Amino acid sequence: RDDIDEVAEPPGFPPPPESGRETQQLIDVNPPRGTRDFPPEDMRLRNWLFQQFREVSRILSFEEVDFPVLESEALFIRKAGEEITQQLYNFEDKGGRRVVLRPEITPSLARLVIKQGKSVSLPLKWFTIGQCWRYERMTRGRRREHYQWNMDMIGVPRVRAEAELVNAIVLLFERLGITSSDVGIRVSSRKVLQAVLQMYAIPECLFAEVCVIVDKLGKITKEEVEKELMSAGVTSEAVKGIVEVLSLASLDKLEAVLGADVEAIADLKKLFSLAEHYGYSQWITFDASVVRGLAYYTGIVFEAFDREGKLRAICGGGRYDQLLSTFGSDDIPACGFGFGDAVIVELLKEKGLLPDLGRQVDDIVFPLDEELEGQASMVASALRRKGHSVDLVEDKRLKWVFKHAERVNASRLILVGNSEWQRGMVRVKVLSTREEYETKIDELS
Ligand SMILES: OCc1cccc(Br)n1
Repeated sequence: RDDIDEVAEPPGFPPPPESGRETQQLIDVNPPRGTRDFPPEDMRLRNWLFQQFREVSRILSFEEVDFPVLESEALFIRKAGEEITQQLYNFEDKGGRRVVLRPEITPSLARLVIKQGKSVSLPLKWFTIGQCWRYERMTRGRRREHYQWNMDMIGVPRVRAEAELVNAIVLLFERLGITSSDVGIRVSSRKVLQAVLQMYAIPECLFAEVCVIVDKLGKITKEEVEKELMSAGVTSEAVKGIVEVLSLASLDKLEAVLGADVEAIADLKKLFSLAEHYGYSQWITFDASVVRGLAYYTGIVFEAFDREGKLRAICGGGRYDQLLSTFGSDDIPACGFGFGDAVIVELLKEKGLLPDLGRQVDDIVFPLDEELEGQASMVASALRRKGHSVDLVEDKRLKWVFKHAERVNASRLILVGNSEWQRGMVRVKVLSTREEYETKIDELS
């Protein structure tokens, strides 16, 4: 109704009790469960880490891409019982569409490759850093979101692609000061498991589900894994064969069991040979038990682990040659990895490798008298046009300004005072050398 004057909202929040309005319950200042805020100090660390991701991607000559965090649920409906698809952050939007907050990046990347179709020439080397979500029952108190650096090579059928991706991971660790004594990269191939299933005539259609179950080794007991394999339709003798092969400690022993003509052996030997040429052999180790938990891997798989065994996998990836064809595209070979932003920070803390990332400001500009705030703004604006980061400070005592300059690691303190201004000057204090001088305002650089 427009005949009633709106009572002007009293300023401020929550309204003071005397306003006669009920005191509003303070909102919950925490972010949603399982999610994180990034206040400045945490954001500096995150930006530093992402900068390392970007730098390694540049060095490997990968191109950056990006996708919506919101995706069609259809992209992630898979029947292999993966944890990631059982924890979808999924819902129906106001248009009745089934959508998800993406739990991983690879399916989006595959979708874009198909969408780009003939307009892109293979191979593609794409990377992105994006937030991923899962709706984890908070019983385990784990996060529901993390940021993942993904690097993917599309259209490279040979093991060179895996060797390039491992090169990126090793370069990243080296940039962070992590050595091969701190971290190793376990490598195997799902073609090992495929060969074992064929030996026992286990139907190919069970392959993805078997891999997902076998990936639980080390997380649940061996007996539980065997039980899940049996209920998935794997015969008890095949289960024994799987457990035996996965415990083999060397490629030679694997070759003795599977025979030299198995593709897995040739692929892995090629990767270890390339590793010698890249100079990162000391980082990688064959481990037949590595299968990774995503249904769509088809070949070599790898994961980085801390040798003290205190943390979960730091990153992981592998070859997924069938994923694009499951989306209706031609067969396009692909491989990639995901590298989360959380475990790596835990590792850096463990190793005392967190960088000291304090704030940094070039100039603090401070008017010594209140009526000089306009002049101080002129000085700040001129310096900012030159690209200086300037903190314009007012209504403070000079003692506070000096302490503040130290806190923000300012390079210079520019004091705007009456007597200097009358002479067209300002006073400059160089905080590192304590040098102090006057300079013409228009010569300030
Ligand atoms: O690595 C699995 C995963 C996926 C989405 C969110 C989080 Br936290 N973790």
